[in-house]
Amino acid sequence: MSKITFIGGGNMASAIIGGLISRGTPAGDVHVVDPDAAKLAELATRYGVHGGSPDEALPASDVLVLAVKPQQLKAVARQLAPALGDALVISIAAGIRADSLSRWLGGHARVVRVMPNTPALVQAGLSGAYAGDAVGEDDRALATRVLGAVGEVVWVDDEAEIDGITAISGSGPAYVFYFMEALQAAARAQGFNPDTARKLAYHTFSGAVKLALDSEDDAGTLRAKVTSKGGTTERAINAFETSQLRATIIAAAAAAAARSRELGEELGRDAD
Ligand SMILES: NC(=O)C1=CN([C@@H]2O[C@H](COP(=O)(O)OP(=O)(O)OC[C@H]3O[C@@H](n4cnc5c(N)ncnc54)[C@H](O)[C@@H]3O)[C@@H](O)[C@H]2O)C=CC1
Ligand SMILES: O=C(O)[C@@H]1CCC=N1
Repeated sequence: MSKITFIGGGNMASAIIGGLISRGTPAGDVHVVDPDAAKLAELATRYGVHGGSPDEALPASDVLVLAVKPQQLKAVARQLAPALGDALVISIAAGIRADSLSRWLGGHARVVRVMPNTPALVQAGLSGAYAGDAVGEDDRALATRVLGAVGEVVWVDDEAEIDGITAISGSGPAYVFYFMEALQAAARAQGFNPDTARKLAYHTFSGAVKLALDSEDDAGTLRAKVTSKGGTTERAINAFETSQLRATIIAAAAAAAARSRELGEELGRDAD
C-alpha cells in the first residue's frame, strides 16, 4: 500500500482517513499535517494515525491529499512545492481547478482533482475525479485505489463536470440531512418526543433508501406506490408541489455549482 499524507485533518480528511483505516489501511501508512494540535490528537485517538504541524518536514509520501479550505490552498500549495518530490497530489478542495493547483505547486504535473463526500467515513462515499492529459493511467489507478477504499469513484473527462458533482454528491449529504432535520421537526410538531421523532425520521429515511437501492422501480414509481388516490400522501406531495419544492432543490443545486465555478475563478487568480 502507498504512504499517504493528508494536508489538513478536518471534517473531510477525517472521513476519508476513518474510511481507509476501517478498510484495513495500516495507520502507519497515513500521516496528517494540521496546525491544530487538538485535531491531530483526536485523529490519533480515534484512528491511530499520527502527524505534525505544517512547520515540520514532510515524510516521504506516495500520495499527498490536500484537504484544506479552498481559500487556504494557494498558500499551502506554494509552501509545499519545494518538498513535494514526485508524489501524486490529490486535491479535494471545492472549486479550485487542477491547472491553478499545478501552477502553485511549481508546475507539478501529477495532480488529480477530486470531489469526495463525507459518507466516505462509512465506506459509502462518492468521489468525482478529474485529471488533465499529463496524468498517466498509473496515477489515475492510484487515485482510484485511495478514494475507492471509501466508496465509488466516478471519473469525468471535462473538469467543468466536477462543479456539478460538487453540487450533487459533494454538498448533497447536507441536503439529505436538512430533509431529515425537517422530517424530525415535523414529527415533533405531531407531538412526538425527541427520541421518537428522531427514530421515525431516521428509520423512514434509511428504509426508503434501502428500498430504492434494492428495487427495480425508479424513485417516481416507488413514490406512486405510496401515494393512494385521495389519500394522505397525496395531500403532502401536493403541498410540496405547491411550494415548488422540486424546483427549489434543482435551483439550490445550480446555486452550489455556480459557487464552485465562482470559487475556481476568484481563488484561482495569481494576483497576489
Ligand atoms: N466537508 C465536506 O463535506 C467536503 C469538503 N470538501 C473540501 O475539503 C476541504 C476541507 O474541508 P473540511 O474538511 O470541511 O474543512 P475543515 O475546516 O474541517 O478542515 C480544514 C483543516 O485544514 C487545517 N489547516 C489550516 N491551515 C492548514 C495548513 N497550513 N496546513 C495544513 N492544514 C491546515 C485546519 O486546521 C482544518 O483542520 C475543503 O477544500 C472543502 O472544499 C470536499 C468535499 C466534501
Ligand atoms: O460546502 C463546501 O464548500 C464543501 C464542498 C462540498 C461539501 N462541502
